[in-house]
This record gives sequence, structure tokens and C-alpha cells, in this order.
Amino acid sequence: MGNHFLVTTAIPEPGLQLLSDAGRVTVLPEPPDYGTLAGLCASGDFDVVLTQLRDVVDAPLLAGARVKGVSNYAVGYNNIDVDAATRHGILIGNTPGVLTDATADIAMLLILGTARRVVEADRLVRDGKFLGWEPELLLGRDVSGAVLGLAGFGRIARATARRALGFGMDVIFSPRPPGDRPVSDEELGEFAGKVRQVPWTELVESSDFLSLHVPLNEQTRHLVDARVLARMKPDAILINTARGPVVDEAALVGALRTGVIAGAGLDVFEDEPRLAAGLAELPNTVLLPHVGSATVRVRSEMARLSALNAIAIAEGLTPPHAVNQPIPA
Ligand SMILES: NC(=O)C1=CN([C@@H]2O[C@H](COP(=O)(O)OP(=O)(O)OC[C@H]3O[C@@H](n4cnc5c(N)ncnc54)[C@H](O)[C@@H]3O)[C@@H](O)[C@H]2O)C=CC1
Ligand SMILES: O=CC(=O)O
Repeated sequence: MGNHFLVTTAIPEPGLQLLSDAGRVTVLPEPPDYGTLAGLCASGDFDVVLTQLRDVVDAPLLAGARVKGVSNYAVGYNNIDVDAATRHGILIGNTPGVLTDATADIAMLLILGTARRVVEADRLVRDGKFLGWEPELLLGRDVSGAVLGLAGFGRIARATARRALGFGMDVIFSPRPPGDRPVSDEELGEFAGKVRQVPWTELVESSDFLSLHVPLNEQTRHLVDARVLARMKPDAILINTARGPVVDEAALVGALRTGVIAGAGLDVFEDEPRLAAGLAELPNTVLLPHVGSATVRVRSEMARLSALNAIAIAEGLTPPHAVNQPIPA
């Protein structure tokens, strides 16, 4: 019969071509709701399902699924219950690395955009309110010399550190907040002597810009809540390119409204695509629609990796980027 791939949302080339070369491909015309996806996975018609980060692949779905694997078109896999997949012998693949620089670019863009009030400035020009150069028009703050605190010190955090050092920022990090383990100079590599590891509480209290780069899981859900926001500097800015639920968004709106912190640059939201009440009205925010990896080249590379993962799984091989290692039945 050959391989049969289910693709929940069309992906760019060369993804679909690679899959077509390796078997039959069914691309759904629109993102499936949970029941539809669960039904298709349970049908026994498909070897591998290629999912988006919007697709919820939870324990009940996996318990009924008759697929060899799930290839996620994303590096983050918080939409999938990996432990349940492992228990059911279902392989999970993801797309690390190819999107690191693009996402770090967006983190840096949010740092610069919030510091220099880019949304307010753009709106002023479009509204016909730019009446000529003025000494005190839209004064922002310096990025050079400011302290950038990185929560997490993986691929995207490191790429953000590289950019921030180029902008003359002081970079500190906490590798696995809220717990910490010392990172050796060997692990720091190119960053040895250039960035400093600090405990999570110091990261929160000392950062001018606090940028989140941790995966979403039970330890990091609401890592930044009202208590953490209250410990930040009143002129600090929160940057989130990780996952929305890492921040308690309602608490963030409260903190921004009352001046507990000064601003926020967000690429991700707690209940995407919905925003917490009041967030869109706040001038001291830059809000992006989850575009961290959105370049033509990166999305094409992600398509290639996710297709290669899916094909390997269908053929009974270990995918190039496996998230889990199920014990064979
Ligand atoms: N905005 C966007 O479009 C994008 C968002 N992302 C998000 O960024 C996240 C980070 O991506 P990478 O840097 O490639 O991942 P990575 O795995 O290289 O880095 C994650 C870092 O978080 C640390 N960490 C802290 N607390 C942790 C915990 N409780 N459990 C596990 N790790 C913990 C890890 O030690 C590691 O240093 C992804 O998981 C994803 O959610 C990734 C790509 C694009
Ligand atoms: O948010 C995007 C991802 O690849 O993870």
C-alpha cells in the first residue's frame, strides 16, 4: 500500500514534494478541530501525521491513534503530550536549529521596537501628526549599556545574546529558571567571559529587558506571574518569543497599566489568537502575530525537516530530529 501522510495544514516546498515522492499525501483544506484530527488519527488510514503547533495532540488522542508518528512543523512541541506518545510507541519529530536566527532576530526587533517606541512612532506619522523634528518627540531609551536578562540559555537565547552583545548590551542569563545549575565555561563556549549566569531572582530584579526563551511545560507555565512582575524594575520591559502561557497575560496587562513594569514586546500570547482583555489598547507594547520563524527560507527549511522526519518515521527509521524514543512493543 505504501506510506500515507496526513498533513493538517499545507506546508511550503520542498515539504509536500518530499512527502509525495515517498508516498500518498492528504492535505486538509483547513486546520482541523480536535475531534476531526482525533478521528483521522484513529482511522488507521495514515502512517504519520504532520502537525502544526495549533494542533492539540493530547493523551486521549494519542491513546486512540493508529499512527507510527507525529512530525511537528515547529521546534516547540508543547502541543503534544510527549510522555503519552512514548507510552503508546508513537515517535515525535520537531524542527530545531533552522529557525534559531530568525527567532532571535524577532527577539532583538522587539527589544529595539519597545525601547524606541516604534509602534507609537509609526502611528504618529500615519495619523498625519508628524509636524517636523522636535527635541522631545517620542523619547525612548538606550539599548546599549542596558542589561538583557535571558530566561533559558538554549539555541535561541544564545543567538539573541550574540545580537545583544553586538548592540553593546550587558547580557545575563538563568539557564533553567526557576531552578539553576552552574553552566561551565566549556558549555558557555564563545560566550565565556562575555555573559554572566545569575540566579533567577537576580535575573528578574536586574534586567532592563527580560527575554523569555524556555519551552512551555509544567515547570515554565506562568513562570512570569504577578509576583515576578512585581519584582522587576519599574522601567523594565518584558520580551516573549517563547510561548504565551509562560506569562500570566492578565497579570501582565495589570502590571503594564499600573506602571509595575514599563513595556512588553510579545510575539506569542497565552490563548492565541485571542489577546488578554486590555492588551491591545496599551501603548507601551509591541504585539506580533507569532512570526518568529516567518521567513521564506526558514519556513521552507522547516518544511524540509518535518517532511524528512515524517518519511523516516513512516519507514521505521529514527527521524533526524526525534523528540522521544518510544520503547518498541
Ligand atoms: N516565536 C516563535 O515563532 C518561536 C518560538 N519558539 C519557542 O522558543 C523555545 C526555545 O527554542 P530553542 O531555543 O530552540 O530551544 P532549546 O531547547 O535550545 O532551549 C531551551 C532552553 O530552555 C531551558 N529551560 C529552562 N527551563 C526549562 C524547563 N523547565 N524545561 C526544559 N527546558 C528548560 C533549557 O535548559 C534550554 O536552555 C521553543 O520551545 C519554542 O516554544 C521557537 C521558535 C520560534
Ligand atoms: O513557535 C514556533 C516553533 O517553531 O516552535
